[in-house]
Parts: sequence; C-alpha cells; structure tokens
Amino acid sequence: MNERKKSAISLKNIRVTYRSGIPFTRATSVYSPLKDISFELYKGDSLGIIGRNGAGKSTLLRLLNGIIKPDSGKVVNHGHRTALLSLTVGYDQNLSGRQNAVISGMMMGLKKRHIVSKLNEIDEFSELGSFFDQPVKNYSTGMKQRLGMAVAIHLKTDVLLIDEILAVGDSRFRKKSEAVMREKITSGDTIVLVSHSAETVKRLCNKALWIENGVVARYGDSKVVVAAYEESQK
Ligand SMILES: Nc1ncnc2c1ncn2[C@@H]1O[C@H](COP(=O)(O)OP(=O)(O)OP(=O)(O)O)[C@@H](O)[C@H]1O
Repeated sequence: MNERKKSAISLKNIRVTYRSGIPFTRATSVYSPLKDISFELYKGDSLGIIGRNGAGKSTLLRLLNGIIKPDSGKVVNHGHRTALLSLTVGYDQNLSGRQNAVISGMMMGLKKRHIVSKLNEIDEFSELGSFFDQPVKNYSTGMKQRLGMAVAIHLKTDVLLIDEILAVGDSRFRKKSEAVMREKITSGDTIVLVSHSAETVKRLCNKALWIENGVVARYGDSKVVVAAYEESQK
C-alpha cells in the first residue's frame, strides 16, 4: 500500500544528542537517545510511537515538528504543516484558554480570522465553561488536555503530533476525544501518536514504530509491532 501513499516526512539516519551541565561541577553530560533512526511517515497514516521510558519518543515528535534539529542525518518535510499537542509545551500561562487557542492556531500558520471563527466550537468541545476565559495557570492537567484537544481537533493541520495527551483526563472526555480522532483518521488525516498504552495504539493507529536503544527496533503494521514489543517486555 505504501508504494501508492505519498511521503509526508522522511527521516534518514537521525542522531540527536543532548548536552547539559552537571550541577556544581564543570562537567557536561552527553546523551544520544536517538542514534540512527530512519523511516518514512506517509500521508494518511496514523502512526503510534512506542518504546520504554526515555527511549526518545517525545524527542522524535519534537524532530518531526521542527522544534529541534538533528546532530546528524536529515529530516525532509515535504511541505506539511505540523502541530505538536503536548502537555509540557505551548501555553502562555498568563493568557486565557481563548487567547492561547488563537496563538496556537497562529503558530500552526493559520489565519487569525479562521481561528476566531472556530472559537465557539473550541469553547464548546473543551467543556471548560467560564475557565475558557481564565488564565491557563489556573487550569488542572485535565483542563489543559481539554484545551489542547479542542484546539487540535478544530484547527486543520497537515500532520498532527500527539504526545501522550490521550492518556490523561477523565474517561468520558477521553472517549469523546478518541472518537473525534478516529473520524480524523478515517477522513485521511496524518497523525503521529506517542503512547504507553498498547491498546490506544492498536485502536487508533494503522502503523507503529518501536524505538529501542536509539534505533528502530520494528516498524510496520501496528498490531504486529505492538505484539512484538509486548512480547519483549515479558
Ligand atoms: N532537553 C534535554 N536535555 C537533556 N536530556 C534530555 C532532554 N530532553 C530529553 N532528554 C533525555 O533524553 C532521553 C529521551 O527523552 P524523551 O523524553 O524523548 O523520551 P520518551 O521516550 O518520550 O520518554 P517517556 O516515555 O519517559 O516520556 C531521556 O533520557 C531524557 O532524560
């Protein structure tokens, strides 16, 4: 099937190294979570990234989003607009949910008029009520997840990158979000999802990429790759 699908983003021999100072010393710690990663993300695929804690899953999403650059290797984005949805980046804590929704949309490269026309729908989906107009610093984790999900779902982007965000929040909102995600996937949107939940990856993704020791341990049909990963964890 992939022969007929168009490549959205391709990664070739990617290496990412983090360098950070060790407190109270002059020493520097150097660590490369991604050592040699190559794969092709195809248009219309829903890809789940799996691997142990610290395997480099979030790092890979940041690469696909262009926030970080590889130390070596090449990321080729074939003209696709990406949006990263994560609980750890992106919000101005002093601005309201409404204002952050507008800024997020503008960061995705959308026109302000288009974003403003979607604000009522975002407000409604998020179920934040009066909190939508309060500073994000007053939000709980679940509320930030609601805002992020509502923005991501209502603002059209070419490749949606989701970092563990489906895992938090109450189960009713999670189900509602998953249902909308499934609609997006069915309508051909391209999605990359980082998740510790094998079930979520099997439910939502057609492909999976398993990262281990900085390289691709396996890439392909999500059910096959998740089964192999689970087997390796026993
Ligand atoms: N800015 C940074 N500076 C230094 N090290 C970092 C930085 N960001 C991540 N790391 C390290 O790189 C490794 C990979 O981190 P990353 O967050 O990509 O892994 P992950 O697979 O998403 O982990 P988890 O499943 O625990 O969320 C970890 O060992 C982490 O400590």
